[in-house]
Parts: sequence; C-alpha cells; structure tokens
Amino acid sequence: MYTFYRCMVLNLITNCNTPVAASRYIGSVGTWLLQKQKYVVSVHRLAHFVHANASMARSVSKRCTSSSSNSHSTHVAMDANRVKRVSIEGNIAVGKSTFARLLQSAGEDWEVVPEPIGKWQSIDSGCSQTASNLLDMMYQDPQRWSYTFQTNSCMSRMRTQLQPPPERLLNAEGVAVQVFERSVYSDRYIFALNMFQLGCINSTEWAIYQDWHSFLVEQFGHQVELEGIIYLRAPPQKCMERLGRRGRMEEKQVQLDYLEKLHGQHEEWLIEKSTRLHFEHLTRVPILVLDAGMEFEKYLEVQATMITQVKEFFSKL
Ligand SMILES: Nc1ncnc2c1ncn2[C@@H]1O[C@H](COP(=O)(O)OP(=O)(O)OP(=O)(O)O)[C@@H](O)[C@H]1O
Ligand SMILES: Nc1nc(=O)c2ncn([C@H]3C[C@H](O)[C@@H](CO)O3)c2[nH]1
Repeated sequence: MYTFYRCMVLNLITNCNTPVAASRYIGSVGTWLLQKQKYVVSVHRLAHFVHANASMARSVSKRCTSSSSNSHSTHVAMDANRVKRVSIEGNIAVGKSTFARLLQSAGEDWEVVPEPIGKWQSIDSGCSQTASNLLDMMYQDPQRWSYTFQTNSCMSRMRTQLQPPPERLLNAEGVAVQVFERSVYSDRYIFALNMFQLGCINSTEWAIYQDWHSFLVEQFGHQVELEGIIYLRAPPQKCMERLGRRGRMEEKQVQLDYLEKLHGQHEEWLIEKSTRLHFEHLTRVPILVLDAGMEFEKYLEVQATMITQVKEFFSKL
C-alpha cells in the first residue's frame, strides 16, 4: 500500500502541472480504487492522504507553471501557501474597518479584504427595478429575514475568503498576510448563533444553517482555514457611541442590549473559549487580543504600539 501511495505522489509530481490537474488526478485514482476494490482503502484514509499531499501537489504544480524561471527564490516566493490568512473580529462599530485601513497603510506585504457589506445592501432580485437592501430588511424584521441574511452573508464571506492573494503578496519578501474583516466563523459563532438564541432563527433554520455551514467549510478545507485571529475588544457602550457617531442608516434601531449580546458571543468564543466549535483547526488558531477601547484614530503612538503587536503576532504564525 505504501508503494502505491509513493507511486501516486510521483505521478502527481511528474504529470500534474496545474492544481486542477493534480486534484483531478487524485479524484480519478480514488474512483478507480473504489470501483476495482483492488485495495481496501477507506474513503477516510484516502481523504487524509489527499489532504496531506494537497499542499505538496500545489507547490509542485506552481513550480511546474513557473518553470520559465530557474531561480529557487522565485519558486519559493511564488508559493501561495506562504500567504497567511488572518481575520479581524469584533463587535459592531468597534473599529474593524478603521483598524484595517491602518494595517493596509502600515504593511505593504499585507492585504486587507473588507467585509462585503455593499453586497448585502444591494441584492439584485432580477425582477424589480430597485435592488433590495437585505441588511435593512434584517434589522427591520429579524424574525423574517435573519436566516436569509445569514445564508447571504456566509456565502459572500466564503467567496471573500477564497479570493486568491494578489501577485504583490506572492512575491513578498516578508511575512505576507491576507487580512479579512470577519470570517465564515464569526458568521456562525457570533451572528447566526446569536440570532438563534434570540429566537430570530428557529431550530429548523438553525439545524439547516449548521448543516450546510459545516459541509462547506469541510469541503473547502484548508482554503478557508485561518492562521490567526485579531480580536478588537471594547466595552459594548463604547461601540454604541461609535455606532451612533457613524450614523449608518440601517443601524438606527440597534440597541445597546444587542451589542451586549454580541459582545458576550465574542467573549465566549475568543476569550473564555466556551463556544462549542465544530472545526478542529479553529480550536488551535492563535488569537491576538487588542484593546480597541482606546481612541487610536487620533493618537499616533497608540497606533504604533498596535502595529508593533500585530507585526510580532504575524511573525509567529
Ligand atoms: N479607536 C477609535 N477611536 C475612536 N473612534 C473610532 C475608533 N475606531 C473607529 N472609530 C469610529 O467608530 C466608527 C465605527 O468604526 P468602523 O466603521 O471602523 O467600525 P467597524 O467595526 O468596521 O464596524 P462594523 O461592525 O459595522 O463593520 C467610525 O465612525 C470610526 O471613525
Ligand atoms: N445578523 C448579522 N449577521 C452577520 O453575519 C453580520 N455581519 C455583519 N452584520 C451587520 C453588523 C453591522 O450592522 C453591519 C456591518 O458589519 O452588518 C451582521 N448581521
């Protein structure tokens, strides 16, 4: 069996010069094995094998496609696996976008990917002149629209997390990082869970949400895994003040009570670690907690301290 596995890896290296070819090859071998039943291979074991060799296959195919350059450093620099993926988590209006902009200007090897709020505010139904604002609909009638909102927000976050890193990051000299504003994990363990606990998502909807969420996260595997999380932490009262100052139209009926509940969800997941998680890798992701209660927007020295903490955190991922 070991010889067979070795043979499969060799074939991957020599014959598959694109990631698609590599994954097709792995799939076809799996099918062949199951049909012929020549070897007793459990799907589970094969999946393990595929997972363990997927990054190798990607590196190999990258090396093959960049074969015009013989330089070893080019091969290493072109490896997309080197790019770390980190999400910024935190309560509504805690300052994630503001902090993300600060990060974007501080590190040229970092790429910030904003939360796709514009998509939620403008859904083209295809049969009406005007687009629907699902964010507004969810805040206006959470019982009716929360489940629909979570399907849309999670799908758009999936797409965001699957975006390939830009060329600039692939060629970075330092630690290259893609920084996402929130993630498919906060979609489930902060917002959807909160809506379920508030009774805005019923138990049937919650079961369905969890089922497809787990399925998608498992299917995409390492592609949606995070290497780190930055938790911007501030008292809910502070977030309430900032939310009021920002004055986003859809949020005008958000109450302090709602922000307190969301704060509790963040604390349970990221500080107390009492939230029940369904993905093993997520339980091991390092978390950097930053005090976002400070008015860092105005104070350059506070910003500099935060950036130093982030750099140190990224360097250890
Ligand atoms: N550290 C800070 N000190 C003072 N004001 C801040 C700070 N960070 C952000 N703000 C202000 O608070 C408001 C909300 O900030 P921001 O939009 O960055 O929040 P967010 O966490 O991205 O919000 P959301 O959860 O809606 O995506 C903005 O008006 C911003 O200028
Ligand atoms: N219900 C719900 N589920 C989510 O996954 C989610 N993600 C963000 N939001 C709300 C918070 C801000 O108002 C606004 C911008 O972050 O959108 C969400 N609301």
